[in-house]
Amino acid sequence: MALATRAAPGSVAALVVASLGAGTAPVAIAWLTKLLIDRVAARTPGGLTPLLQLALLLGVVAILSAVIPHVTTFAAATMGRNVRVVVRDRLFTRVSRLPGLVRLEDPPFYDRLMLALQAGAESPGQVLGGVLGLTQAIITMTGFLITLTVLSPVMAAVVVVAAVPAFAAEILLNKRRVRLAWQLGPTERRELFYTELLRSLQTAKEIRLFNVADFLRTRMLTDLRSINSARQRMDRQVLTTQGALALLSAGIASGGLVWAAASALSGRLTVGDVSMFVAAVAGTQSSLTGLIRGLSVMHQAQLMFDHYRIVMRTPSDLPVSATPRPVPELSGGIELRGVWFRYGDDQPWVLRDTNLLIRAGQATALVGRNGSGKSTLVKLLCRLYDPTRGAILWDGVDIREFDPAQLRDRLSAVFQDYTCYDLTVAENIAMGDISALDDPPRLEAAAERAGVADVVDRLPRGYETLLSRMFQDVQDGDPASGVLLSGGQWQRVALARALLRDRHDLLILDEPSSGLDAEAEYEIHRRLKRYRAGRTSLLISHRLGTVRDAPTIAVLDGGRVTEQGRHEELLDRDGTYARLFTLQARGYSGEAEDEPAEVAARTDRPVTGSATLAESSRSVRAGSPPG
Ligand SMILES: Nc1ncnc2c1ncn2[C@@H]1O[C@H](COP(=O)(O)OP(=O)(O)OP(=O)(O)O)[C@@H](O)[C@H]1O
Repeated sequence: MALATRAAPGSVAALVVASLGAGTAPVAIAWLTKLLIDRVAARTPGGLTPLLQLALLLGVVAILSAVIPHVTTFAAATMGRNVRVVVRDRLFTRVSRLPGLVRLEDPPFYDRLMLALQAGAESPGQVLGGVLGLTQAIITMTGFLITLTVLSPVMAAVVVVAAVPAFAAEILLNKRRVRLAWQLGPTERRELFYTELLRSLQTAKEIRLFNVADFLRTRMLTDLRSINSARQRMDRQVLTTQGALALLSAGIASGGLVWAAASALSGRLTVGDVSMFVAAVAGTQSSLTGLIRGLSVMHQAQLMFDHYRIVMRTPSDLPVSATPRPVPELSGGIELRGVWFRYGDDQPWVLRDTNLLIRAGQATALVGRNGSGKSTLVKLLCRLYDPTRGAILWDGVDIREFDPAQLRDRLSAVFQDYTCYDLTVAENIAMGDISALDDPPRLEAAAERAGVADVVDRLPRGYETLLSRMFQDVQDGDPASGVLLSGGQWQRVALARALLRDRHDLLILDEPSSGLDAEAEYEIHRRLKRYRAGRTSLLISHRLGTVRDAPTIAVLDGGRVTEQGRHEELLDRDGTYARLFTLQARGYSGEAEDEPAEVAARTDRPVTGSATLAESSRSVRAGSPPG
């Protein structure tokens, strides 16, 4: 109620006035009709004037009661729109203030958020509508019940008692409706997922090539049918319950009509009384139904509104200090000390006692096999999760003592799964620091650093070119205005976004060149090397040739840093790094990779495939770099 009143005070006032009017009108009409009929039937003297006055009054009330529903619809729609804006604002403010990713990865939270969006927008209107409907029904019902009691106290009692089962049935049905909405959450989520797959441009290639549209459509329809049949069962329950209740009401009304007609014949009631009685029974029953429906809608809305309330009260997914320490400029380094991490209590450990020092002013490289935990470590550095055990220290201070937003102000990153926004080039780059949106020279400098400036210059509208075909009509209706970039070009736009943040203390580059051609990759790393000189950076790459110049290369294996040192030192250690580097170098030099020694011996060729790793790595070190 408070939410609705705050969002649209004028509409709420209009609704209140309209429901008071709508509540009084039926009783007024019934009384005016009775008076008119009695006057006509009794041929009361006094001429036409009193009759005309009654008829005029009846007409005014009838016009008002005809206009009121339209006013109500208009005011309710206005209020609904305003409430939706307020609810979206509040919900997404709350969700974006959750500092970590834990909640968003939690399926029940996601379901609740979807229900909260729906309930938050609809429930305030429903509760208000329910309260006003209730007020209206109470006014009408009181008027008619008094009238009915005067005419037949027994009939009044029967009508009221008959409403009790209707009331109980509605409460039960509401609980079932809300339970059903919650139970259907996972199936609806899956159905939405299949729908999105079938709808999305990004998935269209694979779906067509592998011819899996039928498979996905069948799954989508299976889920949709199961949702429909659950809803159908619910609707059937509603139909039978309400059908039985309608029969009961009709029986009472018919019995009452027979009694009233008999009473009129015997002279106990006037003709006007019979008309009044019929209106009173119908009015009492419909206002009782309105009352029950109003209560039922409010009850259901209030149960659904709990989802909104729970999301709004969701505690932070990471502990945030009430008095956070200011984040100092990095001078020593960032240390991962005995860090253990897993994504959930029932998940395997991803990092196990990881120790790593990222020295300030230096480049650190992180390499390792797929799934060794490199991107996870990046997410911990950005404090999107907290270590399960151990700590990450920023110049010796645990990063949990900082405000996450302030910490992130000091970081910049290109994630492996960077985002391609359907926005203009300028907006895509400015996402790295939105204050640069009106500062073209800064955007251009970032694009230059990321090696994408030439590409942008060739676009039809330069930095104002929309990188999407989705919204081209929104820009100016010109079909040539939307442009699609290649994967490597997008990657450079994402890099420009990260490099826009000039004042960062740590630059994280997670596979920044995986999609680039050899020439572009060489060029980017040449630029990055220049840019990173004297800055603190963490570079993750599977192409080991791009990290070999880093003063520290750390190897992550099985969740632990197993090797650390310069390129030459690691080759001499003859461990995982040397093996990975050698394998890659062989791929580039075209040497046999895994031919067994006997096979090589039989072909009288040198045994390159089974040469010791130390030998291979030494030969590689002397030869050309991979990558
Ligand atoms: N959000 C998540 N929830 C649960 N498990 C996850 C999540 N993200 C990653 N993992 C798991 O954590 C492990 C490490 O993943 P991570 O992405 O950190 O590896 P990586 O070293 O970056 O791999 P790659 O070289 O393939 O990019 C994997 O086993 C992965 O399944």
